[in-house]
Amino acid sequence: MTYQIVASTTVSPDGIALFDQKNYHIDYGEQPKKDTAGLLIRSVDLHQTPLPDDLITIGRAGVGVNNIPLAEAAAKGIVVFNAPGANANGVKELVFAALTIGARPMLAGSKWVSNLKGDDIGVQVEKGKKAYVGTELLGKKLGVIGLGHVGGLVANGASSQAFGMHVVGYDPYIAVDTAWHLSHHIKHAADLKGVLEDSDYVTIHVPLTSETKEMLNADAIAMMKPGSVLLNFARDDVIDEDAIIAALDRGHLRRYITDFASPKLIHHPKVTVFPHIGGSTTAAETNSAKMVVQTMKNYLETGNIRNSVTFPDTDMQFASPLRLTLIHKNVPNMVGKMTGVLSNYELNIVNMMNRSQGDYAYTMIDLDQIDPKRLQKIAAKMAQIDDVIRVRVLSH
Ligand SMILES: NC(=O)c1ccc[n+]([C@@H]2O[C@H](COP(=O)([O-])OP(=O)(O)OC[C@H]3O[C@@H](n4cnc5c(N)ncnc54)[C@H](O)[C@@H]3O)[C@@H](O)[C@H]2O)c1
Ligand SMILES: O=C(O)[C@H](O)COP(=O)(O)O
Repeated sequence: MTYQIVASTTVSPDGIALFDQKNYHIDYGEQPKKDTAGLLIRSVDLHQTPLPDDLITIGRAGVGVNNIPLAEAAAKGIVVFNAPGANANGVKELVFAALTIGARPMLAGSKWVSNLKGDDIGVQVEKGKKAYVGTELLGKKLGVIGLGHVGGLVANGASSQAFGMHVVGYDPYIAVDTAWHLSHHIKHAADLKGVLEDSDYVTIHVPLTSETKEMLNADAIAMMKPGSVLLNFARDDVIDEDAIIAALDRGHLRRYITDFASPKLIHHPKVTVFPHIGGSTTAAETNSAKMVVQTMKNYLETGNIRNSVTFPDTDMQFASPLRLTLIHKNVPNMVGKMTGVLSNYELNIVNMMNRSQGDYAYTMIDLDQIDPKRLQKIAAKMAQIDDVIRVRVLSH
């Protein structure tokens, strides 16, 4: 069977190349077509894009999935994958550049130097450099909101001997595994106030969700230390832009450094904007694309799910000749109804796994070899069960 994949040209070719030519046909673009089995994208906004019924999976070569209509995808049985942590180091390094930019007026100094004229540039520089005196990060306090892959690296790095900052972190949903990797030098804040109130620098690394939208609003900014610097490499909408601009204008915030441009921000004298390049390093792009393509392929070929943002991890060795996979609502007695169908055909289940997450669940049923026509009939019967959203038949 050949799977049709639509891949964005912005995704690293090293990842796309993992779709072998024997089993996959690649079209370049960002809009799924009628027969598209897999859509592979980065930050393109899919909220207005119709998701065709044939679409089996969406791969996001990166982390943020706020550009994908996750609820609609789950309801249609489309399994969405991302690449957790794959670009975190790239973002971390840019955040350290931003911290240094926040401490010293190096961009303004560099701009001034490049506009100098005459043969005595060296003399002019030595005379004029007093206008570009900065501060140091050593001994300053950094507040980190969100201690996941990016925030954890930033917090550990800033509290290390290399930077010598005092770090306080806030993350009410921190994963146990992530917490194990945090340096013991990092202090934990119990609430937003605790991370904001006496930090010289605050950096935010949370996903954009309905809960985190405008998390840094006028009330939160009012809690920040006067003269502090705010960094946002998460998403544009985790801050209230007007509230930030007002705080910069009245001098409450010293600088805002972000990866997300907007008409109001790009010409503001106290704002430094990067063109959303946190994950734009060769390593980050390659890691992200390879990670997500591997999970998409694994799902298409074996039905196993790993790192999906819409369905639970479901991983079972595919050792028998046939596998039925069912995406369904998370309601009582679904497994009973499925096995009921199989018992009508007197079939032996070799292996079975059922996992649920929120409103949806996923079941894989491994079977011995049977006549393909009979199998298609069984799959059709399974699809007729109430609350079953999608049935796939896999063989090898
Ligand atoms: N600028 C870029 O190019 C770039 C690159 C990678 C990620 N990002 C953005 O950064 C976000 C974080 O990336 P990551 O790889 O660290 O993700 P992650 O999932 O590893 O970490 C996110 C962390 O935020 C925490 N969190 C969630 N809600 C929170 C809340 N209300 N308050 C405090 N903490 C909360 C989670 O518990 C988790 O630990 C992504 O979702 C994406 O939007 C941007
Ligand atoms: O969420 C992410 O992974 C980053 O924002 C990177 O997005 P990009 O892949 O569009 O550069």
